[in-house]
Amino acid sequence: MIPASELILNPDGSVYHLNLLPDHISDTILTVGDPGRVAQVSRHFDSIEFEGTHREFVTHVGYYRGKRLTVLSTGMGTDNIDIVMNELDALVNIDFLARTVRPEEERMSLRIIRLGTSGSLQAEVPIGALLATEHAVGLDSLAQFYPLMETGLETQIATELQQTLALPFAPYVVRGSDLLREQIGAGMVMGNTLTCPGFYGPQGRSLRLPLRQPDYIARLQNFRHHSGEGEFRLSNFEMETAGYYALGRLLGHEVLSVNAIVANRATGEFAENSSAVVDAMIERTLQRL
Ligand SMILES: O=P(O)(O)O[C@H]1O[C@H](CO)[C@@H](O)[C@H]1O
Ligand SMILES: O=c1cc[nH]c(=O)[nH]1
Repeated sequence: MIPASELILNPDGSVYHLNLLPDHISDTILTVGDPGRVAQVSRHFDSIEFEGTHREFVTHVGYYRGKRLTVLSTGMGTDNIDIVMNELDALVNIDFLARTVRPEEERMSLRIIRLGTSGSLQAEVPIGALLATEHAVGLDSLAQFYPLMETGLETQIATELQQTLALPFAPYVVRGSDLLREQIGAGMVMGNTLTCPGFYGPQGRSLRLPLRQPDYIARLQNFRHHSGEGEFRLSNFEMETAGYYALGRLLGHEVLSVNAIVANRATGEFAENSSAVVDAMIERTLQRL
């Protein structure tokens, strides 16, 4: 039995942070960082059967063209993704009454699609582009706490990037769901996403604080790894994808990150209408579910 201090349930039986019951979970879940973006997704629904809010976790459940969907906001950062992925998985794969993990044959694999905003690292990935993440590279420490298995290619990329950036810790590299990327990402830019534990310094932004490595962005832009699978380079910055991909692999869920490019760090531009870019991402994704 999982003790009350580890599987924490609220008095109504809902899971601790998300405040959701198993009934609120559809097999396809759309996640967004910004709580305000949940309604930007669900306004396309034909009907909404549930709306809930707790902290930064806003959830709408409804139907889009006959398909039941759950849309959930996560807030920012991979520390929140640890909560979201563990609690979503618990909602489908743990029996809350018995407090036991369901037997393997009863376990469910969710389809989780993140719809986020992101900054491009490369001039040729322009503002307005929609980018589907193939590999995520985590500069945060979340994956260090789990027995994540990385492929030879992922480990090599991580080691070389650690050397390139002279980091005192090893990044982690995880490939997401090819299945979802082929279905949802068709026609989008395919890229490799750097997940950072911050928006400013960890993404090479300097307002009043100088960076420890003044050429940090250039090192990221110029980073290359060549293998039998072709050339690997980093495309864009954000703050959650690597956490999703690592926990998706560990828990057995299909996960895809779709990125609306609202900043270009090579050209120094920010989108004049970032909401329109996000709308395009939402509409394109919904049409392909
Ligand atoms: O727009 P969302 O989904 O929040 O994603 C991006 O925007 C936030 C930073 O502005 C970070 O969460 C980053 O990952
Ligand atoms: O540059 C950007 C834009 C959106 N979100 C990020 O994390 N970085």
